Amino acid sequence: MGLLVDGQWQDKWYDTKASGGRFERSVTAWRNWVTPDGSAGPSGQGGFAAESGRYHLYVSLACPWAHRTLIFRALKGLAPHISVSVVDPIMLENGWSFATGFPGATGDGLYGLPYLRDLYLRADPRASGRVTVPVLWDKARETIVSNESAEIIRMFNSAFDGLTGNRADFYPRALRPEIDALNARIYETVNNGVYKAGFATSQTAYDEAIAPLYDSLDWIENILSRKLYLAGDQVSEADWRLFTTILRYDAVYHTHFKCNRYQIRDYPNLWAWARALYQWPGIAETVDFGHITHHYYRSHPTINPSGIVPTGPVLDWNAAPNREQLGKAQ
Ligand SMILES: N[C@@H](CCC(=O)N[C@@H](CS)C(=O)NCC(=O)O)C(=O)O
Repeated sequence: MGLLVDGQWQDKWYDTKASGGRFERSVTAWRNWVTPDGSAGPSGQGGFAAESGRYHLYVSLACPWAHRTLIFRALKGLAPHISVSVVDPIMLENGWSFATGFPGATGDGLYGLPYLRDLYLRADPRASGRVTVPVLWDKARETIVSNESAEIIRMFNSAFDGLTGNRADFYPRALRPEIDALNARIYETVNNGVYKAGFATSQTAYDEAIAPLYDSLDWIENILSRKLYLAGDQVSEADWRLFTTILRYDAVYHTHFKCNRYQIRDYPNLWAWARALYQWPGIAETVDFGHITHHYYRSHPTINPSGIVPTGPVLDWNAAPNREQLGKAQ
């Protein structure tokens, strides 16, 4: 685990001393947008037009943020247009690596680089900041378009529609205020909440993260006891953003990040909703529990010094969600 400072790699764990033991996520650095015609998006520079074969996605199959982008690539039929490289799940003193020993780790499909930081340095030899996945890479300009998953999935949702003819819309105009409000609470208390609990180095910081996390899980369980999906009556970005955290919850966050008041299977509606999304066409293929468990349990020696990967729990993700009655009752 480390970061780049003016082009130099420094092996440093998150510094929680200055913040009373609280984990504070860094602001994402690369914020350009792919648009249908290459005009500038909401942030960054223009010049990134949606073209088949031009962009490459660097992901970890362990990472919930990267997983969102793989899900949108699948949902939007982008696999023939956007290629993918998968990093090794173990992230230690050199950060993410392109080692290929672990099943499913592909190496760097473009340049054969040893580490993900080398890709950041290819984009900017004096880059500073954390070296994170996902990365959306432009093969034409040899630079990073974006390393912000929330924005990459927005691009995937619509920018390539002219190429693919896939008009499925997971951020429809009429639902945007509702989706934005759901995302804001879920990001703060659940997606990032589990990290705040897991990386806390003081009891206060841990307690501050756990209470809102479980309040939000109760709130979500209540929503899903009345309707099939979080926003409106269709599956939306809000569902997929929550899904990648819920998928990992019982396998890693419950034990490794000490989010152990309840497991997801203790919430019948949330657990059934999660299985329904897992069973959505194309989604199970984006899930790799080997990468997920080995990454977390073996990459954070301050939390799990032995690096032992526990085997449980046994969960049947293919069990029928049985949510049809709920849909009809609306
Ligand atoms: N804001 C980023 C966060 C991505 C992120 O934190 N990824 C983690 C993996 S789950 C990472 O690469 N961490 C490496 C580090 O912090 O040094 C996004 O959502 O795209």
